[in-house]
Amino acid sequence: MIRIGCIADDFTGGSDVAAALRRTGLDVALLFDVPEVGTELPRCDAVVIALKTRTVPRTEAVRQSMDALAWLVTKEVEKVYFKYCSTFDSTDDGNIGPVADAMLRSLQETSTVMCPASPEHGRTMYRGHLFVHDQLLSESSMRHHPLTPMTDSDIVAVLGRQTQGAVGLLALPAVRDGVDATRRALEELATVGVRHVVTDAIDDSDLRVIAEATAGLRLLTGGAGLAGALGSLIASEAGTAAPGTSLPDGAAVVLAGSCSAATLAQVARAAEVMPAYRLDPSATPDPGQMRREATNWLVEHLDRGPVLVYSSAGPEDRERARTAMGPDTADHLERTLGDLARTAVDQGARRVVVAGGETSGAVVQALGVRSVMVDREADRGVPWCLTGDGVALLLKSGNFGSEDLLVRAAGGTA
Ligand SMILES: Nc1ncnc2c1ncn2[C@@H]1O[C@H](COP(=O)(O)OP(=O)(O)O)[C@@H](O)[C@H]1O
Ligand SMILES: O=C(O)[C@@H](O)C(=O)COP(=O)(O)O
Repeated sequence: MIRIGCIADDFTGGSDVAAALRRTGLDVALLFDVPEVGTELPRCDAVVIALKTRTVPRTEAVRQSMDALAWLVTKEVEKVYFKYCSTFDSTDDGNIGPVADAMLRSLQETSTVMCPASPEHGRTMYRGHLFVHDQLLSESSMRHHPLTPMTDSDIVAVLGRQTQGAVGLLALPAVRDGVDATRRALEELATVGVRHVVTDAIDDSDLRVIAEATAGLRLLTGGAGLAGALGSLIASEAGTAAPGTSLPDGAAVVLAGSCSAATLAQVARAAEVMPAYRLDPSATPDPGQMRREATNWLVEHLDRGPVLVYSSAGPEDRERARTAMGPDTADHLERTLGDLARTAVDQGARRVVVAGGETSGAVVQALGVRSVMVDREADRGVPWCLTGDGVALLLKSGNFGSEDLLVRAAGGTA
């Protein structure tokens, strides 16, 4: 029986929550898109359906999430978990509030918790305010995010602008008083009609308390942190074994499209030790030519050890790229990296390491991968994923991972 069914609002977020569940010893299947009715899954304790709904229009996000939920309900999952970003990436229009509302209605539940805190990634909540390491969310780099700038750290207020439902706060003192006190506080909030309970949590023990106290709720929502705490409770009942399969042999390719600070440092490190090719739209503005030249390079170098192809660049280079290649530059780069993944696998690559959420989406699509089993983590929140065709995929969120992650992963030592 599937104990937890997660719906994640993007691909790397999906792999993050899948890693948190797998870490507890549960068997986890990660699905890209909603499977057709009747699709059989490998035996697993948890399923994560990764969607790309974080920044699509609200009605579309709700529609896709409802499709995913309907599928999970056919599988009779015990708990439903809506995974969004630990930095609560959203706008006043949604999509976190509207999707959570639709899920509550569909499951005929009256309330849920909203718990972005993921201490393992430095995201904590205190008095309803979200912190990214030492900074309030609104003072972190997330305030400049191109699609979902987060300029308000008060999650009760942020969520209040996205939903008609009443939003309340479960503050840290109740959580620190333990499971019974937390349960009582949740009951009191339910009595006054609160639908969305934003929860404080500073460390993993707070998340464990919240997971235990919400045993009666069918729907929970949050980052990977609370999902991991929930997974631990279930794994301790089920007594499942710890993860760890060996990675397939074969060539390795690293494809980086993320331009986040963490990825730029990881790419720079990888370029020092492996053959590297930069996709540079300002030097090759014709997308077809860019793709052909990169493919030729890849085919020539693939059997000489791990190789890196990247478009990752700082803001000035990105601006130059857009001036040269036009408004669809990002799409062309994503599609090129997807095509290169396909070529690499056709040529025998068995480890494909991808940096960036959108880029991961393009690669997964180009490879035609619909589902993977989740294996051990190369770094926190970055698990190896095994396809049915013997390929190991690593989908890395732009912000995650240590500086040597790409080097370790490409070498198969991560
Ligand atoms: N040199 C570049 N110029 C312009 N856009 C780029 C460049 N390199 C990558 N991009 C685009 O930037 C976006 C990075 O997003 P993504 O892959 O989701 O990474 P992250 O997870 O760090 O946000 C992609 O759409 C990618 O195609
Ligand atoms: O919760 C998180 O921080 C991550 O799982 C996540 O969602 C990352 O999103 P991207 O940075 O867009 O990859």
